[in-house]
Amino acid sequence: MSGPVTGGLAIETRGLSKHFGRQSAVDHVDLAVPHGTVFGFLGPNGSGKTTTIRMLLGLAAASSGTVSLLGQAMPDKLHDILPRVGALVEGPAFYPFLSGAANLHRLDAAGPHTVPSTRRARVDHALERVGLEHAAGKRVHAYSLGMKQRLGIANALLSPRDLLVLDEPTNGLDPQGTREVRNLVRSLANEGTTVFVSSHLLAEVDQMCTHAAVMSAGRLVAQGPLAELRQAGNARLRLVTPDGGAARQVLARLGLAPEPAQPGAAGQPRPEQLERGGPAPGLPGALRTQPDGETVVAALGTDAKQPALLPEDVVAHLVQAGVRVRGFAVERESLEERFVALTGEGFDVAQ
Ligand SMILES: Nc1ncnc2c1ncn2[C@@H]1O[C@H](COP(=O)(O)OP(=O)(O)OP(=O)(O)O)[C@@H](O)[C@H]1O
Repeated sequence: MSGPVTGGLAIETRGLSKHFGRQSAVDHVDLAVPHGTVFGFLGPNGSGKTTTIRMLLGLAAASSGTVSLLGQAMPDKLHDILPRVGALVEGPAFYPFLSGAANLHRLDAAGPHTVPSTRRARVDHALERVGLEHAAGKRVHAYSLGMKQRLGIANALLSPRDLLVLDEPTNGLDPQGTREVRNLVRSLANEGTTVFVSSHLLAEVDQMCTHAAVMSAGRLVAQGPLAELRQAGNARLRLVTPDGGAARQVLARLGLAPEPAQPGAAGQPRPEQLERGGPAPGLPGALRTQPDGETVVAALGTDAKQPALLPEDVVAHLVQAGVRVRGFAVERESLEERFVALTGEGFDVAQ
């Protein structure tokens, strides 16, 4: 095994693109996946995740752009790099009437770089790492979907790996199988393997990953540590007052941005987006009043063009103008709202 890799990028792409005829499936993607991260590759179905992964692994040729895995150029250095990279893409085919262990023996024997003398120990170790040691002798047709998926991951782990690439590893699994795979990904990451895992489920990436990149219609629309992606969301203030009209005037005078209209996750407007009576004449249209008639919502924004306004200053202005403030809160966009805003599409939030 190569020594532990620290610092730098495990995956880097520059301008990576793929066209199918006139259709652009992946469009100038610049991915930067730091070593040691669990990196979620998030996007709705059809956004280009699998196509990107296939190019990363040299399974498909890029139309343009470059890929570097573990610091080496792909596909030029494919034969040097691939032994250090485990992958689960579209799942390996298993023989149903052979046991899990026998299947792994066959798949390992088919690999061009594997050492027969260590095969038994490596198969046993891989099965142990995915928690299938007790089912090693059981025929695969008796495995649950979750067990089959873990066997696929065991196959990716037959040799020590610096990087694991998993394409939608929980697709089609029941909640128990999903939990098994998520726990496995986390424990692999704890052992120091960089894990790049695609998903169309925001909740999954939220629970499993340290970093994420978001794809939308072939383009990369955001990437970075999840904590930073959360912080990057817009802030909004929520004011409860019996003096809605006066409050709206003060907020408008302070130049607060209208709250952008966003669809909810299921494409439905959220309750606070249902305006009551429409905006007052001459005021920004989206200083919203909620159906209770007492709650006004306005975007504070994180935009540099937006004048920096501290929440306490907003309250001071309101009070000065005689607005009775019954409640005041600053809320940040949830990760879901942020991603919906970025992709313009509803994510499946949870499974
Ligand atoms: N071999 C192909 N020929 C033509 N079009 C393709 C091919 N492979 C993918 N596409 C198209 O490229 C786009 C991106 O597909 P891709 O499978 O990469 O998306 P995805 O994000 O992985 O979605 P899913 O989760 O549904 O697989 C889609 O519009 C798809 O129809």
